[in-house]
Amino acid sequence: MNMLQDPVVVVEGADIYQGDKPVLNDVNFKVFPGEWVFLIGRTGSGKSSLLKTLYADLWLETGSAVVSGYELHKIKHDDIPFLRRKIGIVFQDFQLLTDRTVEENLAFVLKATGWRDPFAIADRITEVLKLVGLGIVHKKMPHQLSGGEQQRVVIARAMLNEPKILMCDEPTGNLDPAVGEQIMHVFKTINRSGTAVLMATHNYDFLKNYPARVLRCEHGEVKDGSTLDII
Ligand SMILES: Nc1ncnc2c1ncn2[C@@H]1O[C@H](COP(=O)(O)OP(=O)(O)OP(=O)(O)O)[C@@H](O)[C@H]1O
Repeated sequence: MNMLQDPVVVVEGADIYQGDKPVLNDVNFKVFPGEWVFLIGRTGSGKSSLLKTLYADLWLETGSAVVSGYELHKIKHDDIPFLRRKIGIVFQDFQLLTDRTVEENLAFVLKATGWRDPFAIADRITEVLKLVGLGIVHKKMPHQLSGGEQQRVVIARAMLNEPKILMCDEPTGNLDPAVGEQIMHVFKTINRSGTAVLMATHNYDFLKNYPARVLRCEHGEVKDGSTLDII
């Protein structure tokens, strides 16, 4: 973590809503470059709603939040794709385009974010697949890959544009524990190279095995602490 650099996320006095329903009140926290932060709390406590607000899938109407330099309380609809290029998002369900190869899935994102040179596109795809520990899977269709391999492709996709932060919502929720552990190692490698990680999880083994800062959603509030307070 580098606290000398500007934070990647700053949330101040934010109220998080789902429609008219208040979910979290007066949320305040920062995430610094290279930091690892778990987001925990019971089902329905607001973890996904908070993450959705941070990647501008839910509007922020009260308070302020700045993510990768974008002011979410003021963001214009047209700027949302640019914000999303600066953050990598990984969900529980793999969300690959099922009718396209791995390579096409990744090239789709690069082309949509302004990459034109086919050689640069091919090189970047090989680089991110290597980063997540996958070899030559370029021509495979998602259904030809295991769940763990598909999630690695999703992480590779999230890393294509070198985001400063990965936001992950239960990224191992659909995987068996051993595979989930391998995926956790992929995130750890990425984190060690300087990308911040904000990960919502129910997995107490991760909290036990990977001591870190913890944001806990509880009773409509977000409390800042550490895994040591919990286990
Ligand atoms: N699309 C939606 N429309 C209306 N209310 C919603 C919507 N999604 C979630 N909620 C409500 O918002 C509250 C917070 O839900 P949220 O999904 O953020 O919790 P969570 O902590 O991520 O839960 P889980 O661990 O089950 O994923 C809950 O009361 C939920 O019912």
